[in-house]
Amino acid sequence: MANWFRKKSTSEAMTMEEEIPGETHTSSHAHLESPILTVTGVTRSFQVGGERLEVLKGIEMELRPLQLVMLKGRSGSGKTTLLNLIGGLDQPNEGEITFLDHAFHLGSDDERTLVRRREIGFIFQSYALMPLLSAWENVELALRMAGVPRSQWKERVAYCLELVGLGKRMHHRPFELSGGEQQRVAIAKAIAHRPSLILADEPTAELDSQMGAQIMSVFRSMIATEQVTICMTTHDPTILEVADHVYEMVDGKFVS
Ligand SMILES: Nc1ncnc2c1ncn2[C@@H]1O[C@H](COP(=O)(O)OP(=O)(O)OP(=O)(O)O)[C@@H](O)[C@H]1O
Repeated sequence: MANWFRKKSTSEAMTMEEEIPGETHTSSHAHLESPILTVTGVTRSFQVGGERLEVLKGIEMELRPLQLVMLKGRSGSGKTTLLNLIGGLDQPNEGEITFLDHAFHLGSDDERTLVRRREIGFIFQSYALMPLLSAWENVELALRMAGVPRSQWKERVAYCLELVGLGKRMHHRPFELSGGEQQRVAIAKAIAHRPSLILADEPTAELDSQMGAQIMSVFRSMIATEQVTICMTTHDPTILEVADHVYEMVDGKFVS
């Protein structure tokens, strides 16, 4: 995408936000839009010692615009492996992964890295913040890494930190923030360069249930105002309740 800071046109945004009468689905009629990501027949195995460990055994999934999609499954079932493939950090042994118009199963590492930098934001369980930088500087760093012009940093950093409810904590460093606040800085970092897709691996695992619920409410407002799609993993049944769609992984496959 040539313009990383593109804004969806007003007409596009209005279409996405229109309500279907009688439809109670939280993401309006996002299910009518074509997917931003499709995964078809994906397998992934690893050579461990002399053995081949088959982790993903034929995954079919899709992510549609403005959805909050969750992956659940036992520890070791392959959720992180799948997130890595969706995010272009790894490639499948078989099958196809198409993100926007990019064939992630075919592209080189460099091509996937370029797409990832522009279009995907990552959030991890452990926040992954730079400990000596303030909340402001952490978000600014994300913009610098994404190649966003310096002239746009100030406004965008302030906007993102306000969006996650940290307007009054902008100059705190991570150790001066609670776990929930640190995760909100990480979310501000992930969204700052205006990605289309946010991938989050157990983003609420380190948080108590109240902070976890706050993070989910930040995710909901991000979907509405930033027009992103979010795919996350979780074990938490109360968090799963707010998903638009849940994929359950058992033994390397989804069960419905
Ligand atoms: N690079 C690798 N080399 C060898 N084995 C791997 C590799 N990556 C993942 N695995 C194995 O694949 C399986 C699935 O791991 P994965 O991290 O995807 O599970 P998960 O569902 O995310 O688990 P958790 O909920 O504990 O994070 C595990 O048995 C893991 O050891």
